Amino acid sequence: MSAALPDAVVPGPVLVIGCGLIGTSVALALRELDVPVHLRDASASHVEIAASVGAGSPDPVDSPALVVVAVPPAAVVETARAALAEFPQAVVTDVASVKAPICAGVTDPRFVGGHPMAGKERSGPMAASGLLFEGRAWAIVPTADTDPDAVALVERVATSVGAVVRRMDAGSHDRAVALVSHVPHLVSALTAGLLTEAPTDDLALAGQGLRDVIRIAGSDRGLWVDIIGSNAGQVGDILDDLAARLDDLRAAVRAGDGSVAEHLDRGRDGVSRVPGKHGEHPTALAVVFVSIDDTPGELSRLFSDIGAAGVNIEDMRIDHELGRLVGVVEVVVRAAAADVLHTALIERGWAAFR
Ligand SMILES: NC(=O)c1ccc[n+]([C@@H]2O[C@H](COP(=O)([O-])OP(=O)(O)OC[C@H]3O[C@@H](n4cnc5c(N)ncnc54)[C@H](O)[C@@H]3O)[C@@H](O)[C@H]2O)c1
Ligand SMILES: O=C(O)C(=O)C[C@]1(C(=O)O)C=C[C@@H](O)C=C1
Repeated sequence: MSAALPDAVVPGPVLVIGCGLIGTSVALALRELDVPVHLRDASASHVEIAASVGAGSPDPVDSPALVVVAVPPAAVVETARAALAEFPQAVVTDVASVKAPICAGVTDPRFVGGHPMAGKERSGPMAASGLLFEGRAWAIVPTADTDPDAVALVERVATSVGAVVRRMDAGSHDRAVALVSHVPHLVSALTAGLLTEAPTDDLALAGQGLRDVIRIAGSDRGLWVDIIGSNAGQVGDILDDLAARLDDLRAAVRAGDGSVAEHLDRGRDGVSRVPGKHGEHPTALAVVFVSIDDTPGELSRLFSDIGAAGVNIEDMRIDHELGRLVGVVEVVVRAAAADVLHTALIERGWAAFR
């Protein structure tokens, strides 16, 4: 075991069990902080890939200070209990998307339930990024019996990898994620499901609006069956509410009455209530679109020109135009900076538009 530095994030090595998207992302973020990380997974190839991208060592570890259990929700209780027994000195945490069944199933004071609110529609170690948690909420879900030092350690790890800690109880967590994650996922899947029988010519008209709604529907089926099944009560309650609103909307659309506008207004109000990055107040954002050649080096040239214009990128997306060797980069910036950026990019020769 490496010597513990007084100001180290973790006072010893970390073992990540489950080297998929989230486990490998945690490992990469910790490696950036020089924390020694060891990797374990039911799949030898996932360990091998995670190690090859610099997420840590595939070698066993004798006495980790922290074990991060990043396996699918249904496997967390058994894996966390086994880790607590195997490493009697270690704090054990998990990252699963549901908390009530896990916190009820693992009652050891050294276990701290956790859930980073960051992810992707892709699974596995190849999709991982050490920057995944930057500015994202990370729910920490202690129980009355959890050791406060264990909670402090897990919160320090979450904060050190860039996340914003939100301490809450398991029931409140599961109710909240049913609303902000699980039901939106199902709505995305239902919308995408409508496309399976659509004529190909109709799909050729798909723009960014559709892609925004269906991106998460491309996620791993097994993981989401597990997540929804583990939070069925809370998800079911919100689906009941949604079904009533859908009935109302359907009737309003057919009748052509004013309540369609009410549903749209309500939607706009909901959008404005979602906090921006770092959990701060919603910020007015705007998009500057930039057309770029699909050739090596173009993106880095664009980023450097955006940096030279003194504008911070809040978010970005790349969309490839059908049948053309160009991409459209959507650069999301603070609304107040959008005109400045637009002008600066045009001056530097970019095909930028708003
Ligand atoms: N995907 C997301 O967006 C997201 C976001 C936040 C949290 N989570 C949670 O993170 C956890 C992992 O999800 P992911 O997206 O990284 O999935 P993933 O499929 O990318 O990774 C899961 C990994 O766990 C391994 N595994 C499965 N069972 C195991 C076992 N019993 N022992 C050891 N390894 C085992 C798999 O081989 C795989 O490498 C889940 O609990 C999920 O709810 C996911
Ligand atoms: O961004 C995505 O792709 C996600 O699905 C991430 C997301 C979410 O709903 O926000 C999905 C499930 C996790 O438990 C946490 C994060």
